[in-house]
Amino acid sequence: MSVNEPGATAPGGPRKARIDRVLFSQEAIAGKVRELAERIRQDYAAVPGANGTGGHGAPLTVVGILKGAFVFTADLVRALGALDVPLQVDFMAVSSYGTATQTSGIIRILKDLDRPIRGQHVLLIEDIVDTGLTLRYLREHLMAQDPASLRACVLLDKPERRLVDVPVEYVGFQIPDEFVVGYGIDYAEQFRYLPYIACVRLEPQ
Ligand SMILES: O=P(O)(O)OC[C@H]1O[C@H](OP(=O)(O)OP(=O)(O)O)[C@H](O)[C@@H]1O
Ligand code: HPA
Repeated sequence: MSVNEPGATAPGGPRKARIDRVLFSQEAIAGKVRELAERIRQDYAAVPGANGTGGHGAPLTVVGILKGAFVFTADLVRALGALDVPLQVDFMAVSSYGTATQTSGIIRILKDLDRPIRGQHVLLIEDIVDTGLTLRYLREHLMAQDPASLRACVLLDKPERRLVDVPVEYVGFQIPDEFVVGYGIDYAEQFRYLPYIACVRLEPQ
């Protein structure tokens, strides 16, 4: 697969799509979010200042990546809060897929961070790592701002499609090479509102 192969967008607009099958139910996602939050709590408990015990180090800053990770970020920060992990939240918005199912390979920053992250422990929250191009770009962009540490937490990992090697410290689920939607994730801006994660089937053009 190349990044520039034709996407699924017809000249007249995106193809019609319908839900094919549910991959992860609302309950399965909620369980995974709690599991990830517990792992993150344990790991950051060892990090001075990021553990809420009055250490003198830097606080934890969660950076949610819009739009796809808006639901996951909202759920994960509340799960961390329930475990008494103090944190701040910021967002970036980036886009590379447009209305296609293949990445354009060009990552555009639509919104950057509101506050500097220099010296902070940063946890980047993404919905999905597919080719890895977006996450690699984001890691480089954030590391250039000199945080105390940077880790990534990604709900879905599609390893078969990876084009670049990029570290992901926390992965929710590994998924097969299928286009997925729901729980914040879209196809051509549709289906973000679904409480579950599903595969879509595109109608023939
Ligand atoms: O690993 P990659 O192949 O780079 O794909 C992953 C990226 O693709 C999606 O973003 P998209 O460009 O669709 O924007 P969105 O989050 O606003 O839906 C998703 O939210 C990730 O950011
Ligand atoms: O499977 C996907 N669904 C929606 N957006 C995506 N961006 C990369 N992979 C996907």
